[in-house]
Amino acid sequence: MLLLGFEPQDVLRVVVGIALGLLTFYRRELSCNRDYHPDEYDETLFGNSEHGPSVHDRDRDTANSLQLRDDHGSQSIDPLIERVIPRRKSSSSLLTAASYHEEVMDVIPEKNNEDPTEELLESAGFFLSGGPFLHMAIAVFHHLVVTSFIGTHSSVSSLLCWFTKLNNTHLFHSKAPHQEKPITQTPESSRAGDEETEQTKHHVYSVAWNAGTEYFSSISSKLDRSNGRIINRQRSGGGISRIKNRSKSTGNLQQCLSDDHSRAVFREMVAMKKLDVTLLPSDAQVVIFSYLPPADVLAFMCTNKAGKKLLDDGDTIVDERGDDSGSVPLKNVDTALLIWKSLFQRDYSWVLSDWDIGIEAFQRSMANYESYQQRPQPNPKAGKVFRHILSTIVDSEHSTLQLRSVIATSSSIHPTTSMKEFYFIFSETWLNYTIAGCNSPEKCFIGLHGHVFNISNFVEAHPGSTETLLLQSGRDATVFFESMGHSLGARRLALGMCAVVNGECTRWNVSGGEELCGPFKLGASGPTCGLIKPNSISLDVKRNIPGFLIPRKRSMPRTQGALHRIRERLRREEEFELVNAARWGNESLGRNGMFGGVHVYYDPFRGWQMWYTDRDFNIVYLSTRSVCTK
Ligand code: HEM
Repeated sequence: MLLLGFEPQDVLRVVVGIALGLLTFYRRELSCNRDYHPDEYDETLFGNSEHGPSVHDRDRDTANSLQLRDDHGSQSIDPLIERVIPRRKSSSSLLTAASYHEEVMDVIPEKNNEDPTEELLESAGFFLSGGPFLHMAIAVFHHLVVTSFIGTHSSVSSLLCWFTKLNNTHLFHSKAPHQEKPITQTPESSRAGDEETEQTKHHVYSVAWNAGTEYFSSISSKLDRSNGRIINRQRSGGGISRIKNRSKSTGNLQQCLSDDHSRAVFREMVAMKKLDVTLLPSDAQVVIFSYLPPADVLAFMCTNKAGKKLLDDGDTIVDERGDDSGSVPLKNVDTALLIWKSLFQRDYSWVLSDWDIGIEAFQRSMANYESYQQRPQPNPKAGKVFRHILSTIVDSEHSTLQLRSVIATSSSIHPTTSMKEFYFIFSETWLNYTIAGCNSPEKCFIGLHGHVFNISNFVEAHPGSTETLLLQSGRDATVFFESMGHSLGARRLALGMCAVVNGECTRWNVSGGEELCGPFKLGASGPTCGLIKPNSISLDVKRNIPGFLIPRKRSMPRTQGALHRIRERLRREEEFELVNAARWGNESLGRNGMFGGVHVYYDPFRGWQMWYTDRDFNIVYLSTRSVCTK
C-alpha cells in the first residue's frame, strides 16, 4: 500500500471499513433473521396459515376493499362491511359496538402503533445492513485513488461531488423548491379575436404574472426569515406558542401577520411601489388574486387603505347596467367584485354545477324564483351580485344548468350586496344547504368536520342503528358523531365515503411533511382553499391518512379561519330560526306528523329555509319566512 502511494491513515480507513462491513454482515445474520410465529395473533379472529388467511392477507384484502369505488365515484365499503358485520352477527346475536370496534380496528391495518423497539431495531438493521456503508466506501475509495494519482485539489472537489450525489439519494432526499412556469396563454387571451388585442392582453397577463411572482416570492423569502425568527424565539422560550397553534391550512401568511414584526414587514413591502399590486391594471389584479387563498386576500386587504379599497366591494357597487343583457361594463369599482367572483368560481362553483346533490340544491333555490321576483326589491345592488353569481355557475365548464334566461331577467332575490360577503357566507353555509333533505336510505349524506360523506351504502350496516344515522343525516352531524366517541376504526371507515372535501378543514401536514399553504402555494385551485373533489390528484396521496380529514380522536368540530363575525351572526340567526321552526312544527304538524324534527339551513340565494321528513318519508322544504308570517 505504501509503495502505491497510500498514506498510513488511508490504509487505516480501509481496514476500519472492511471491519465494519464484516461486523454488519454478522450483525444482520444475528438480528434480522427473526420471524413472527402466527401464534402471536388471536387465531380465532385471524386463523392461521393452514386454516384461514394470514394477517398480511387480510391487510391486503382490506386495503383493496377500501380502494373499491362505486359507480358514483364514492368508495364502496361493502366488502369490508360484509366481511366484518355479518360474520359477527351470525356468530353472536349480541353485536355490541365494542366488539365491532375491536374487529374493525383489527381488520383495518394500523400503521402507527408499531412497537418502538421494533422500529429502532429496524432502523439499526438498515444502518448496519451496508446501505450507507456502500456509498461511504465508494466515496472513500474514489477519494483514495484520486489522492494518489491525480492530486489533492481535484480529490477534494471529487469528494465534495460524491457527497453532493449522496445528498440527492433517498437517504438525504431534499425537495426542489416549488417553481411555477410563466403564463403563456390564458383562456381570455385565446378567446380574443384580433391579434393586436391578443398581444396586448398577453402582455398584460405576463406583466401580471411577473408582478405576482415577484411579489409573492419576495413575501416568501421575508416570511421564511420571520418564520425562522419565530422558531428561534420559541426555542428561547419567547412565549408565542399561541401563534404557532393558530396556523391554519391557509394560515402561513396570517400566522406571520400575527407577529408585530411580520406585519410591519408586510406593510413595508406593500408600500414599495415596485411591488404594489394596487397599481396594476384591474384584469391583472384579478388574475393575481385568483392565485391566492382567501385568508391571504383578506390579509392583503387589511394592510392599508389602497388594499381595502381594491378588495372590498361592500360599499362601492353601483349598478351601471342600462339594459338587461347581463353584460356589465368593466369599471374600476368592479375589480373587487370580479376578484371575489373569480375566487368563488375557483373554490365553490363546481359544487353547484358539477355535483348532482349541489345541482339539486341550486335548482331548489331557483324553483321559487318567480315568487321572489315579485317581492319588493330591497336593494338594487344585490341584483348585480346575484347576476354575477349565476353567471359564475352557468359559465362553469361542465355546467348542466341552462339559466341564462334567469340571468338576463334576474333582479334581487339574493340578500347580500357584496360578492366578498357572499363568498364567505357560502363557505360557511354550503354544507347544510347542499345536503338538506338527503336523509333517506337511498340518498344519505352527512357532514362531519366540514366535509360531506356519502353514507348511502353504509347506513343499513351502521352498528349504532340505521335510524340513528337517518335522524342525523342531511346536515352537519359532527357534534353527534363526536359525542358517541367513535373509534379510530369508525373514523377510517368514514374516509372511504367522503364525497366533498373542504380544503380549509383538512390537516395537510398530518404526516409530518411540509405544509402546502399560503403564498407558497401558487396555482389556480390550491388544495388548501375551497372545496375539493375527492378524486383530485392532490388528495389521492393524503386522503387515507388518519387525521387528515377527520381528527383521530374525539375533537371539537373543525372550522375555517377568519370568519368569526359571519359565523357568530349565522349561529345567532340559526338559534332564532330553530326555535321558530320547532314551534311551528309542534303547532302545525304535531308529534307524529314528522320523522325527526324540523331542521333549518341557510340558503345563500334565498336566506333561511327549513325542511322536515313527513309521515310518508317525503322531504318537505319550506321558507322559514313563509311559515312564520302565517
Ligand atoms: C360516516 C359516519 C359514521 C360512521 C362511519 C360510523 C361508524 C360507526 C361504527 C364503526 C360504530 C361502532 C363503534 C365504533 O367503532 O366506534 C358506530 C357506533 C355508533 N354510532 Fe356511528 N358512525 C357514523 C356516524 C354516526 C352518527 C352521525 C351518529 C349519530 C349520533 C352515530 C351514532 C352511533 C352510535 C349511537 C353508535 C353505537 C355506540 C355504542 O353502542 O357505544 N354514528 N358507528
